[in-house]
Amino acid sequence: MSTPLKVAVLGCGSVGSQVVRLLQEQAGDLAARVGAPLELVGVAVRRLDAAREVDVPEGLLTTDAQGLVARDDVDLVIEVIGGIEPARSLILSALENGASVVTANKALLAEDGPTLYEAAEKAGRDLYFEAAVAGAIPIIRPLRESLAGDTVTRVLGIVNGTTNFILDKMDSSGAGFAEALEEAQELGYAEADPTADVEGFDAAAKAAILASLAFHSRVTASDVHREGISEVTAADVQSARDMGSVVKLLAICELKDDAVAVRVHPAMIPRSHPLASVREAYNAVFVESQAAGQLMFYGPGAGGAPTASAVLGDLVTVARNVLADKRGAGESAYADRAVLPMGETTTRYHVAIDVDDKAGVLATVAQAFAEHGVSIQTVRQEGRDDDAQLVVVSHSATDAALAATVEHLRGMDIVREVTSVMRVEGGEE
Ligand SMILES: NC(=O)C1=CN([C@@H]2O[C@H](COP(=O)(O)OP(=O)(O)OC[C@H]3O[C@@H](n4cnc5c(N)ncnc54)[C@H](O)[C@@H]3O)[C@@H](O)[C@H]2O)C=CC1
Ligand SMILES: N[C@@H](CC=O)C(=O)O
Ligand code: NA
Repeated sequence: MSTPLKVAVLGCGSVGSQVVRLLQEQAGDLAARVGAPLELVGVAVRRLDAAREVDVPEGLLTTDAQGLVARDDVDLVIEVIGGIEPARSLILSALENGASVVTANKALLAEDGPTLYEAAEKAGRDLYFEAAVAGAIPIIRPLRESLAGDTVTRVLGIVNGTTNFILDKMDSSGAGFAEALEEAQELGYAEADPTADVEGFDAAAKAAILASLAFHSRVTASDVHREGISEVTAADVQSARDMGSVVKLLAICELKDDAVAVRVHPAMIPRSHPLASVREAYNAVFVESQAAGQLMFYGPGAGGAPTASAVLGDLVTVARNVLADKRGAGESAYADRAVLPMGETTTRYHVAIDVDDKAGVLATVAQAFAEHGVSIQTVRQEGRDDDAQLVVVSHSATDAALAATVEHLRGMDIVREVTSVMRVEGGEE
């Protein structure tokens, strides 16, 4: 067996503590799988005296993360601090100093992935990040390696566990958003400040990473159209139920006429769709490619130990590469595809409208859709005293045409209120 490879861990929170625990508990197996022992030589933390979920061996804790990555004997660096800085500078220093890097940092990869890839390329080292999207679920490696010979056309994912838990609760119990969020916080799924999850920032970062890999182009978080779930009402969820559908926060990456369309928003999907059965805080990613057809990846997308599993999987791979003096896959952005503006993206809409219940209303509403070139797939009407509710589901049209139709409806005298507007995915176009 070779001499030990030296490992530094940056951050010892939910994920970092589980990485350190698994490195210690599985040291023998990891050594056998890599072909050399993995020796933990330092764990960078913000405070030495903080309570931790793992016992870190005496002398390994340090508050000097920069000093740790600058050591010239460190072969492998695991970054699980999160956020943009100091994570970016630490990763760049690690690569410059000749270490390969494993990170779970989707926010940084989505904001500035190319800078990291270029630094890895220049240093001749690896940059691996399986944990950054959908936690333990293998999805980065399938896109980067297993499907590298195919043409991926669509990636549809539930990539945020917190929002899936909230929407699932709203669906199963009829709870409103605020009540379901409170339960998610009590159970420890949602953080005290749940903005990144509920407003879709976390899912948008993951969508940018998925789109970059799937379509061999650079896609950043700012390219992703993003809508969260805080506006989803119990009435929207009930309306979905009435149609045999369920509301999910979806990350959607599509190849459209050689451009990339990438977006995150709540959408109604039929209960028969494979993603509809993804419950609680689980994640799933549905991939369509030309030769392979449809593939589904499912499992825990968050949590310290599941995420640490993905980190250690990467660590074994990059450690083997160090021993073999080779590199794994680097950035693949040769296709250099444009990103389609959201208005040009095609989707379907579900629109629930309270209208006056009188002759000609249905025809007038249908006319508004027709004026914007939006074809109606189904209309359902429910009468109530002197008003009625129309539930219209459109065929596929540009998002701009659908948004203009809704604006038009809101300005019509016969329309009392547009009570629900939501995109529809995963059914017949
Ligand atoms: N928790 C999860 O379920 C998942 C997390 N991730 C990603 O993993 C990374 C880590 O996430 P968590 O462990 O959940 O976060 P966390 O907040 O529990 O842990 C981060 C740790 O880094 C420490 N830290 C902050 N600045 C530091 C510095 N300058 N030097 C040393 N330590 C510093 C903090 O004190 C904290 O203990 C993030 O990029 C996150 O997006 C990815 C997938 C799932
Ligand atoms: N906050 C995320 C966890 C990590 O990616 C989630 O809820 O899915
Ligand atoms: Na993953």
